Amino acid sequence: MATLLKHSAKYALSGRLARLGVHSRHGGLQCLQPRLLPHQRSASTSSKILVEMDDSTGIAVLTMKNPPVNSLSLDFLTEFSISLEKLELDRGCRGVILTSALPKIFSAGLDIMEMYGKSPEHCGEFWKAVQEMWLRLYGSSMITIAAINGSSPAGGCLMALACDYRIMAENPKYSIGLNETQLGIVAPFWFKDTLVNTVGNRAAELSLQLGLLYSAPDALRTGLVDLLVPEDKVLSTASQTMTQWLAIPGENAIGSNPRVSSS
Ligand SMILES: CCCCC/C=C\CCCC/C=C/C(=O)SCCNC(=O)CCNC(=O)[C@H](O)C(C)(C)COP(=O)(O)OP(=O)(O)OC[C@H]1O[C@@H](n2cnc3c(N)ncnc32)[C@H](O)[C@@H]1OP(=O)(O)O
Repeated sequence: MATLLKHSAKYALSGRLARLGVHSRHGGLQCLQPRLLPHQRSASTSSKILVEMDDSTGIAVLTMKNPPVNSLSLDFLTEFSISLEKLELDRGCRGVILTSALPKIFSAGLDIMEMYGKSPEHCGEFWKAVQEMWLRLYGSSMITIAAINGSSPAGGCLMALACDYRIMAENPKYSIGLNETQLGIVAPFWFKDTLVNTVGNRAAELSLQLGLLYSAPDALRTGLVDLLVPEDKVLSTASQTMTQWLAIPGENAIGSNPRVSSS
């Protein structure tokens, strides 16, 4: 692992930005249309991420569109971090809703093909990109809400956990959890810490040791998600919730985030 991290430290995000040439307005899949509301002013899309920014509210919707299952490949993670960095630098953006364009899947977690038969350099680069995604999301100074409109195992669950609030579709077929143990791997300590910070020690112990995948109702009971709503209300509820959070006086909902504020 130390070797992997050493390799990864050499890798710069800006280099990947240049290589990818992201944010072509007309890129992406034809079946995935932007859901622009009349008052929204801007949308940008790279091949795997769609960002729709509503300048009147300061709320951006970041939609993952990496079929078939929104797996977190190196290219996806790079585009994701770049999109989030751009929003972070945009003074008009105060909140980000993270969701999926794919039916039934929020994210399947790390792309398994990125970890199989690859060079140490590639593995280092990939692992750095995973960490960067988490750092950007968990340390964001914007309000972040996960609108979980499908299953979200392992790294997909980590993404949701790294947001400030989680709203999940109450579909009995969807599941969420850090199920690494069931896959024969141990969840890294920062996956574990993110879970502990959300559900507490005992629930996290059980969850990690048994590699539990929770149904939506069980995820709510455990505190893994904060709210269940009908599937077609996930995004609108996320939007309403964001508006409430952003209305907290003095932007204290942002300033009181223990992850980004030392006071
Ligand atoms: C590189 C160095 C690393 C060093 C560190 C070492 C270890 C650290 C471990 C870190 C912790 C790991 C975290 C992870 O996230 S590991 C990934 C865990 N995720 C899974 O196991 C998800 C597996 N997938 C599923 O459970 C299901 O696919 C589903 C997401 C529930 C969707 O089910 P369904 O709608 O029935 O679709 P299919 O199962 O038919 O899948 C469709 C195609 O998608 C491919 N697929 C699925 N998951 C992944 C994935 N994670 N990565 C890549 N590809 C994936 C699947 O193979 C199908 O492909 P096909 O159509 O070509 O057959």
